[in-house]
Amino acid sequence: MTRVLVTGSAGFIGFHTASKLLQRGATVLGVDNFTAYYDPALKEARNDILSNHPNFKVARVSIDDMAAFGEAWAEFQPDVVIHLAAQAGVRHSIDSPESYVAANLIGTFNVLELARHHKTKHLLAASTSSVYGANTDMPFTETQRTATPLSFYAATKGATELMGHSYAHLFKTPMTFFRFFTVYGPWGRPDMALFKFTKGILAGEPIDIYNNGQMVRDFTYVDDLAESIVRLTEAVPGDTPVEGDSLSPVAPFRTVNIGAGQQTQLMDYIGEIERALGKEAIKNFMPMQQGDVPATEASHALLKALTGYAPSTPPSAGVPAFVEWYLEHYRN
Ligand SMILES: O=C(O)[C@H]1O[C@H](OP(=O)(O)OP(=O)(O)OC[C@H]2O[C@@H](n3ccc(=O)[nH]c3=O)[C@H](O)[C@@H]2O)[C@H](O)[C@@H](O)[C@H]1O
Repeated sequence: MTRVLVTGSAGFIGFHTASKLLQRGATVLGVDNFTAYYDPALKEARNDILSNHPNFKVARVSIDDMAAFGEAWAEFQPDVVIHLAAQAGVRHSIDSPESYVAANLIGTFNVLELARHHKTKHLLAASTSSVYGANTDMPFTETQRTATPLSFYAATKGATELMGHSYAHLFKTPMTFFRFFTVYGPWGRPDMALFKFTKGILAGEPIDIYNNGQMVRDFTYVDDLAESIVRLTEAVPGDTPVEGDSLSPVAPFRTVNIGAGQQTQLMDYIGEIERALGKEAIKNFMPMQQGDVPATEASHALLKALTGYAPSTPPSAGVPAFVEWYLEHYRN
């Protein structure tokens, strides 16, 4: 059975991905440093669930600590590595850029070095829709240029794609970089809109709505995302491109969008939260925030060509699922 190392296993996406891998019979080593960017208790709660599974173990190490990370990797001997540990968040990268250098640049460099030395069969890593930056030609396709990031977060993620390409070329490690589109759902991140809005509405506090609500996102339900990731582990980049492929001509390397391919207006998303909670939000309309992009929309044609699958859960189903989890998890 496949041995999969998942970095960021106590994070939102890492938790869902590791859970699905375990359900499918894989043996999983999670690597996480339980950083306090947001409440570590949420990470511990996710990790407790994973730890109930006999085929899961966690190494509490930081990926920017090469010695400790390298030891955990060497001991586990993974076939496949899914690298999800990162400093996320678009707006936080304006105030704390240095944490993005450590986690995203140095951390990913360590992943690449270890994959090189251990001859990993397939390395998959998280990038973001934010790399499309100032592009306005939607839906975004993987073959578009991504040279105009609008936040330092996006710049570091774009840099990891380039670093990955060079290692895939030099050392022939097959690599897939995912570009995630605003992922949401149960166990979500407290710094993201859905969590912040739900918490604010329940507390009767005003919620900050950026760009006066004139925002559009391709919201991707987390379970659809985890399904896409698990299926992509089998789509090892080789020599033969599929239609519309981003496969590099000189390396076993591709980028793949993971998005629902559906645009939702921010105000409609908020409407779904209000409906699920049965309570109206007090709305504090604000200007556009530095680093934000006004709109995203994924083409998921490549994902579908590679896996036969694409995300399809709409916010009208995904938002109530989050709210149900939130009310249960924080019911005291
Ligand atoms: O796919 C990505 O590239 C990114 O997705 C996510 O970023 P975003 O699309 O900004 O998600 P999210 O916070 O849910 O905000 C949704 C909307 O609500 C607006 N928003 C947000 C917060 C708030 O207080 N008010 C508000 O109006 C906000 O302006 C936006 O219009 C990940 O965090 C990031 O790691 C990255 O991967």
